Amino acid sequence: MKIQTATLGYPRIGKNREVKKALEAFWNGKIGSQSLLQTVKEVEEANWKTQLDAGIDKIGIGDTTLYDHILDWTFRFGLIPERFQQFSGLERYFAMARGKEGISALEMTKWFDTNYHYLVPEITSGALRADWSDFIERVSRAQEILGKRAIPIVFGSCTLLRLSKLDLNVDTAISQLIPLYTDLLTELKSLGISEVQIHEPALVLGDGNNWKEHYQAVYKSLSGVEIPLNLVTYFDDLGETYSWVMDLPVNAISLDLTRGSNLELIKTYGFPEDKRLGVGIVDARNIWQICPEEVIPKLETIKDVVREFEVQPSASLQFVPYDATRETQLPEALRNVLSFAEQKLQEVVFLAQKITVCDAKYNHEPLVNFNRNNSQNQSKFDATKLTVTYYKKDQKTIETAWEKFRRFSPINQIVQQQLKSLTSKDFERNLSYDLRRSLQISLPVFPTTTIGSFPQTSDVRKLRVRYKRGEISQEDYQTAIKAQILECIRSQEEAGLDVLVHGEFERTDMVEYFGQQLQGFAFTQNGWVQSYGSRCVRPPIIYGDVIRTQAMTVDEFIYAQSLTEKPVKGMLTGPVTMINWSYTRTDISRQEQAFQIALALRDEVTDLEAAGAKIIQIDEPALREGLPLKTKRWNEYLSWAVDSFKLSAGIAKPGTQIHTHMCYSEFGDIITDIERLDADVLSIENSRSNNETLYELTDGGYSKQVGNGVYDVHSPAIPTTEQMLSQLRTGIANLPVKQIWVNPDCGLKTRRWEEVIPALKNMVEAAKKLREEANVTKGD
Ligand SMILES: Nc1nc2c(c(=O)[nH]1)N[C@@H](CNc1ccc(C(=O)N[C@@H](CCC(=O)N[C@@H](CCC(=O)N[C@@H](CCC(=O)O)C(=O)O)C(=O)O)C(=O)O)cc1)CN2
Ligand code: MET
Ligand SMILES: [Zn+2]
Repeated sequence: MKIQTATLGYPRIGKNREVKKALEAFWNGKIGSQSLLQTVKEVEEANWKTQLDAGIDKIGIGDTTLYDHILDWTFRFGLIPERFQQFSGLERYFAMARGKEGISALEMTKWFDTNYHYLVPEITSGALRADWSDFIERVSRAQEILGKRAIPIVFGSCTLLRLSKLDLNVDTAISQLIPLYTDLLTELKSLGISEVQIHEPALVLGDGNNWKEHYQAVYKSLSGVEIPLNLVTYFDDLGETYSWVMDLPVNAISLDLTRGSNLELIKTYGFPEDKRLGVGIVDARNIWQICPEEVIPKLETIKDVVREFEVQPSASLQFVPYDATRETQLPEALRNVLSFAEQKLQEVVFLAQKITVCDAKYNHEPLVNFNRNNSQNQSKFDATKLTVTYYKKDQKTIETAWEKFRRFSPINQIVQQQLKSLTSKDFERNLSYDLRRSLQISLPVFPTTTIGSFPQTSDVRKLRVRYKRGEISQEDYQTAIKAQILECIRSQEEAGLDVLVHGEFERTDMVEYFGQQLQGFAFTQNGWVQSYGSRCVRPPIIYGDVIRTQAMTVDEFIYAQSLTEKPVKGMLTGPVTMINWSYTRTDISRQEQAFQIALALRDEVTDLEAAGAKIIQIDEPALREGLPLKTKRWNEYLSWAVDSFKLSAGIAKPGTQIHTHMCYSEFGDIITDIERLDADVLSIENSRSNNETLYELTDGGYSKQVGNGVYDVHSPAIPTTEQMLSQLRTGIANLPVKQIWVNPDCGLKTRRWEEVIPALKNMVEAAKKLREEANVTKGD
């Protein structure tokens, strides 16, 4: 029997970021809504065609989005908070995504442990007016193009509720939602759809068991529609929910076989005879090509235990870029072991064919040497496309792409030796916080600062494009960057900020920039991945030991500091964030990779100090996101994650003030770890979460300085002095005055100068008023 293949979602920004560009053009009034929707449609259909051409049997439909696929479902089910009721159509959709003057957007937060961000639904009681006609239109269009291969992806109700802000009890919410889901499935059934994927990734969160009755009730009701359902999970194993999830009345269950211990669960508890297993075996979260020697035996194990299964990526492919073959500037040895979305489709098809062939021709013989050129099945598919190619070094020796890569991947004895000789002292500052504080810079009470980046205007980007194309010299490029720094410093002085930044104009991205400076990192030309809405990142690829060969940030710091009497912060990206926002190696641990980066940053800290920096900020916005999805694994992660930050900062002199910055984070449950970072100042995103983040810190008795974000940087709205003041007033009630800083939620790179200047002036004004109210002028 032929093993089927499926996908659970595909990159949706467009191969050349068409959707991103159309969105931004639409927001700037350059194109109309028809043109925007047309672009999305074209990207969607191109995606379908790619999957069809690759030979995928069941193509997930409905993953393409204008901003966020969770928002799409919120919208379709009519879960529209009161403040957006006044708008309709696209205006409403984008108001929910981005806010409007005086109306805050939905909160944006991390999608599980990924660098994708979704908009948090707010669910209150009241009748729902659902409208999924856009979804039905797409499914029908997909049926025309793909026929039976079109498999709608519906976002599961339990996960929707688990990830929402709920203003009513779960039972009530579920009873409101079930009829809608039933109607939707009935409509899909009437279209002649053969199966529906229902995504319920919340099942892998550690609290899945608390939701058992809800899942049971929901799926019992949905089974009444009698349309086959594939219950899809990803990002981790089912853990303790495994046994009862297996009993849910669905036709298929999809599991992630690349993370957690789903394979062990299957082996231990078996898999139900009456269900099909979706085997998520091709890693959708990393960019390395499969190692057939590892994957095929796993599939064989599954074949022994499971009656019917299909092969698929471990999750939506939205977490990897489109096509590795476009990365022609990467060394061949590296490129040959890379696999982006298109290559992963080929891997899925390849594995399904291999396991089918294995079944028919060889019975249960392992197929480790499947790819030798004498394979009888060569004609069935083009294995060279997979680049699991064998290279002939001479007549007799042959080498796989992976073997060749391993010879190529840089290994550095010095850094490995350095890591071995670390002692606990290397992780600690010289003096405790209480003792070093008086040695550090003296500032007004409620000091004002920003998080680092200033608007990345299209002028700056165009400049970089011209420099990359060789149209302008390095000197001209640097001169132009300096002009930006100068303007940025002057603007901050004019706004009256106390601690300045250089603006990060030389950086495309806070992670990519450091990747470009460090050995052991590769970076792509087209490897874009959606981070949220129209915003994309090109995650660097760690492919060897990491070494710093020269200072990375010192020139810009020196220049910026030379322009002003006010202190300028040195600005670094921390090791944990570098790891979490890069594609990492699989041959050594993440801890080891983080420590290598920490060693490089340590040298940078020393160089910045030597250049006169009194304040150095080491950003760790991704610390929280890296937490394993199951709490029982938290300690292991937090232990090395906090240590790697401390390794990078521990070298700082007591008189150097170390800042760190985190956004999209909750801290309540990791407060002791945040404390253990031993950063002198922590700036946090806060305004979009109504001070909740701050309260978590203050309730936890946080003892160091906190910069409580008062300016939602993801909204084009300009916050007023009064808004920020009132947030500061309520927010800081529980914190001693000397612990408080005033700053925006995050960097300002996505904003426009016209928004930033008045907003920062208002922010400084708010700090001044606060000083008057508190009747204090000095910190200590
Ligand atoms: N890695 C990472 N993850 C993160 C964050 C972050 O800062 N970095 N922040 C949080 C939120 N996420 C964000 C992610 C991306 C952006 C962002 O602004 N991305 C930029 C791309 C940044 C970049 O690389 N810019 C290039 C420009 C590349 C480009 O678009 N060039 C144009 C040409 C230039 C033009 O005409 O504009 C082209 O190729 O077509 C540069 O500065 O050089 C974007 O999508 O627009 C913001 C926030 C969480 N996760
Ligand atoms: C996502 S955190 C961003 C921190 C960085 N320093 C910036 O201001 O952009
Ligand atoms: Zn941030």
